Amino acid sequence: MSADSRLRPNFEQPSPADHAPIPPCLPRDHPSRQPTLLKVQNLACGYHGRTLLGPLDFHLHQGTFMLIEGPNGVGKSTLLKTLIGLLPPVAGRIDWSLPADALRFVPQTRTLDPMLPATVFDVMATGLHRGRGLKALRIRPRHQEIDPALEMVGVGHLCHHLFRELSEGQKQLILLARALLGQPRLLLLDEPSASMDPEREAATIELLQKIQQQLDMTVMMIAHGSELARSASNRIMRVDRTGQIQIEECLKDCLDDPHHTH
Ligand SMILES: Nc1ncnc2c1ncn2[C@@H]1O[C@H](COP(=O)(O)OP(=O)(O)OP(=O)(O)O)[C@@H](O)[C@H]1O
Repeated sequence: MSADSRLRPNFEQPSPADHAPIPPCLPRDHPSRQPTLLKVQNLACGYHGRTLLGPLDFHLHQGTFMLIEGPNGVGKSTLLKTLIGLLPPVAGRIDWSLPADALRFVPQTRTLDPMLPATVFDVMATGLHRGRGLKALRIRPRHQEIDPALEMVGVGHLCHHLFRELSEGQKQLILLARALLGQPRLLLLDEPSASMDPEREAATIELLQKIQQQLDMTVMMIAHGSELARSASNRIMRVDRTGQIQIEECLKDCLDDPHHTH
């Protein structure tokens, strides 16, 4: 294996089974008992060969709702982008037991072109036909392919609005709806509720929990100090100002168990 291929995420590579014993205090349906979707070993993330965050070792099991929190600028977005292959890791291994098209990344809206001359329908259409390259531009999706996802997040009425004229919170909801197209198995969300009022944030997190449970989806979500997000999560990854990471199970009885710190 070349050094270069070690530095890219492996998608759908069978990863060795996780033999860590499961503590009896965990419920029968706890995600730790589900298949491992992602195995991260000795991962360091950063730019231009300089480590910003890590080293990090963890397994992500199907059905997990993982919250990632920490101060501004510690590298939370950098970590998500590294996990999905948008950035090369500084060091370490990333092994996914999922095909790349089963993942959806929901970026922060401020990273998008503010003048994007597209309607909500057009933006949604880009979420269909992934992997078809330029051919996708010639496919005009039908409303029945797009409307249910918009309805699911409560923004069906915005379908014909210009995306750039929406509020930041509305844009976040559209990006979430787009991510739900095609029933992905894993959602990675970069501060999905950053611009939402408390009521909309509560509704969105409740929706994510519902979708996650109904579709057996796995969620990794960045959110800043939100109690709501914490209460929805069954694992919390905390990044501190030095880039060190701690992972906590949200089951009080298991917090002292060494097998459940990562
Ligand atoms: N392309 C880049 N090249 C070099 N440094 C970058 C690049 N993109 C981001 N950074 C730097 O990496 C650091 C971490 O950024 P990142 O966006 O990952 O932090 P974050 O924890 O997600 O922050 P926030 O909570 O404010 O969104 C910042 O100091 C940022 O300036």
